[in-house]
Amino acid sequence: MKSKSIVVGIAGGTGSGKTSVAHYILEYLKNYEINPVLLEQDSYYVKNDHLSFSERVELNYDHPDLIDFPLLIQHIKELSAGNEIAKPIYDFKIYNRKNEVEIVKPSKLIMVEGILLFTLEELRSLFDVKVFVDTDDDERLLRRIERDMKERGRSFDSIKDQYRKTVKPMHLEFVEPSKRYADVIIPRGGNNKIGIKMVATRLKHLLSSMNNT
Ligand SMILES: Nc1ncnc2c1ncn2[C@@H]1O[C@H](COP(=O)(O)OP(=O)(O)O)[C@@H](O)[C@H]1O
Ligand SMILES: Nc1ccn([C@@H]2O[C@H](COP(=O)(O)O)[C@@H](O)[C@H]2O)c(=O)n1
Repeated sequence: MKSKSIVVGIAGGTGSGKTSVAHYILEYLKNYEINPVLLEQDSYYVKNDHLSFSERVELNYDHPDLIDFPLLIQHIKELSAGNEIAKPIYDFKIYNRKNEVEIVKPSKLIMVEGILLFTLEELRSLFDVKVFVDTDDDERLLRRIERDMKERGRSFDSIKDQYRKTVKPMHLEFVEPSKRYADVIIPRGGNNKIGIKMVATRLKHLLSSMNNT
């Protein structure tokens, strides 16, 4: 299957600024009229209809086993080959995938963001550029508390318990060691405008080379 797209992987800890960095990069590329695709690893949490709400709350959402990586890999390959996909939609408030899907059209630029993207060789091999967003742990935790209370329907106590029980240990076991596979590490996330611009410039170059072939 010949690739028609540039695929960028953006990994980093929870709250590091992966989504923000992806949007800032796209802002630099807005004149390119490429209708870029942004896939979130979070959309690919496995469907857990067979479990009750309280059973779903107890799962370890920072372990690779909970991500449907085969589907994510298949979707990246489909988009790269010029085919549309039916992207799952995840609902953090019910801790489950919704029944609806979002139809996503192929694009010359596919960006994928998620905490565990660089832990799997098969997935890493699909990325033309691998970026790791590196932000201090205390800052990430503060951002997560604020975001999860405002946007994901969580209480302070639940965020605190989850962080101690699974988020921090899995970060140390899986996310942090996967940094070694990155091509570029962006410290301070969205605050690092120079790092973001350097990645965007590289992507402009890759997109121009594609147009000339
Ligand atoms: N540089 C920053 N300064 C302050 N808050 C930020 C910054 N970057 C991101 N945030 C906030 O932190 C939260 C997580 O950021 P996000 O980009 O979604 O990170 P990630 O995708 O790595 O979880 C969001 O609520 C976002 O608005
Ligand atoms: N039901 C869920 C599913 C995931 N999480 C947490 O999301 C984090 C990853 O998302 P980021 O946007 O922060 O990268 C991950 O650390 C999971 O713990 C959750 O809390 N509940």
